[in-house]
Amino acid sequence: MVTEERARRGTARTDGGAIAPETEEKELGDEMWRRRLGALLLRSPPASSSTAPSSCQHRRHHLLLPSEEPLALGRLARLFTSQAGSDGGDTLKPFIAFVLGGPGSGKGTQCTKIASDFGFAHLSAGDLLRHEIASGSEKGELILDIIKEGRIVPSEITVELIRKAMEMSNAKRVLIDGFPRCEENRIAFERIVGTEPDIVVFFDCPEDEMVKRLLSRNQGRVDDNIETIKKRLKVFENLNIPVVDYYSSRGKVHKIKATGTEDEIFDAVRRLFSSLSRRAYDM
Ligand SMILES: Nc1ncnc2c1ncn2[C@@H]1O[C@H](COP(=O)(O)OP(=O)(O)OP(=O)(O)O)[C@@H](O)[C@H]1O
Ligand SMILES: Nc1ccn([C@@H]2O[C@H](COP(=O)(O)O)[C@@H](O)[C@H]2O)c(=O)n1
Ligand SMILES: [Mg+2]
Repeated sequence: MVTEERARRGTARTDGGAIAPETEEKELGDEMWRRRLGALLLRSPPASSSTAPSSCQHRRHHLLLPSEEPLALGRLARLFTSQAGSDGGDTLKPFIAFVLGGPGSGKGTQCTKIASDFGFAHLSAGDLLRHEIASGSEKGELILDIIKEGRIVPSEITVELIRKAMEMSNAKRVLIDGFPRCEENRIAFERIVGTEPDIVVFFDCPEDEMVKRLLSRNQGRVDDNIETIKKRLKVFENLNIPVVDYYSSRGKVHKIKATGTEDEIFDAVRRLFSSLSRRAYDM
């Protein structure tokens, strides 16, 4: 998949191929988004991912797209403007889990397993940004420059990509991987999407382990080099940890020790997702 490969590498598309320029995309609207996201993210989960060895090279992003029918506009509007109470009064709001952790802590690896075993859509903010780069849009050029520097993309851009992906997935349970990265991200999500996460999963991993993993990830990402990694770690400490603290103070954070094998970590993840309230699974 040429587009997927470019998205992973964070390189801009130059061949004017299957993905239309941004202006045309706007005209094509929701249907184009459904197809773009489907191509990028819709993958069948592996038959038994909890035991299969997990490799980033073969990671599959599992986005639940239940039908090819265009979504009714009224339903979309209600889905993202209504707040569900803890009594589950509004069954339309998806159950949202933000998945946080430092660079290389294993967010993507574990999200793939959760998506497969617990029926969550997996939306990775980083992957959505890399896909925008691969589309060749003007916005993509800006995003590429920022990612190379390990800085944070303006929240309006990222939240809009996430909002559209959520709409198109129409999923009842959503993992939002690598978001929010800073307070501005968090506030923009609440304002634009109009809701808060139900839970926040935080993968706690020592820096030296994260650096080791990133330097051997070998996916050709433009930010997997020691200079950018150092910057990303600083951004994580200075901007992302305050978001974790904010959600901790609201009792939403579930901290998971992110050392050990992928399967050992997933044992703890599995316990958490098995214990979620019925609201997560009854929708
Ligand atoms: N428990 C683990 N032990 C060793 N390597 C791991 C473990 N979990 C994941 N990895 C590997 O570490 C690398 C980083 O993992 P992953 O991409 O899931 O992290 P991430 O948190 O999504 O990183 P980023 O924020 O950069 O996207 C990958 O190559 C992955 O295969
Ligand atoms: N909310 C976000 C998420 C990501 N970015 C940028 O993308 C880079 C890669 O993200 P990963 O989650 O795939 O590691 C990250 O370093 C940021 O530059 C962002 O700006 N905002
Ligand atoms: Mg990741």
